Amino acid sequence: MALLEVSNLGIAFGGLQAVAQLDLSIEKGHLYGLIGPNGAGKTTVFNMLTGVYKPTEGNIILDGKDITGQNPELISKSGIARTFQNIRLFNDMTVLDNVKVGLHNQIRYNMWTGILRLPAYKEKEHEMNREAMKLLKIFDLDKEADYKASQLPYGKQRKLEIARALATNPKLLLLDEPAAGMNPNETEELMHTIHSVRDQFGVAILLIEHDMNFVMGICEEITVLDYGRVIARGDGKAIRNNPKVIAAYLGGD
Ligand SMILES: Nc1ncnc2c1ncn2[C@@H]1O[C@H](COP(=O)(O)OP(=O)(O)OP(=O)(O)O)[C@@H](O)[C@H]1O
Repeated sequence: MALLEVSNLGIAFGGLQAVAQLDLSIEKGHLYGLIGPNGAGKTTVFNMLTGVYKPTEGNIILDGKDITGQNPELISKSGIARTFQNIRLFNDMTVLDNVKVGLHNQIRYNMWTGILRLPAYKEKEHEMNREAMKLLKIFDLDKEADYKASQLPYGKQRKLEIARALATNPKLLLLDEPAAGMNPNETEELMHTIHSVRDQFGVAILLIEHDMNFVMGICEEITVLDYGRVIARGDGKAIRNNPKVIAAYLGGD
């Protein structure tokens, strides 16, 4: 069985069927793209996978467990993490602390250990600092660990968001337009980073992206949505030449 099995997933907002009959199968450690014209339903799919929206039909099975309609906290604990179209960092916190927020979901200690600052608490803090620094190094953010998140340039803020999502140790990472607003150098670098994240962590990645070179260059399988329905699926080459996809983009933009 695949890591994520989505079947017949759909949601309606009043009279608008935003997503319908979506099937999606995601294997461990693979890289997938979800594309489509504006308003096709891509972010709505992410919102259903992460529990922000409750689907009105269909099922989401993660690692053999039915997580359909569960709340975002439970789904995060089950192993799905995400980043957002508009960066959502704790701007006044340091780069290091932003990543530690993700790790806190992982590492637990008894309340009294924390209040009394017992040795076990200090040891956990050290462990978290080490783990967070390891993650920051992968994203080449270790030198900025003490900066406030808001002091980072845009491209680095995007990378920090990915680092924080990874800190929750997900099985599946959802990236909503990771290359948005990046210059070509930053985009190129991000492609390498995403590849190495997949290789080092063995995490499956599903990303939404409007930059076609990025999607075609990085994703092993791409699903194309239009008006909430799948109109094509395949590798970059098949998608690029698919007449339905070309028509959807020409009609939509
Ligand atoms: N909470 C909501 N209430 C009502 N309609 C919604 C809601 N969320 C999304 N929609 C509608 O669902 C459709 C799909 O929106 P969605 O944001 O998922 O598209 P998208 O493919 O991510 O678009 P974009 O590329 O512009 O981000 C749109 O028509 C949108 O207006």
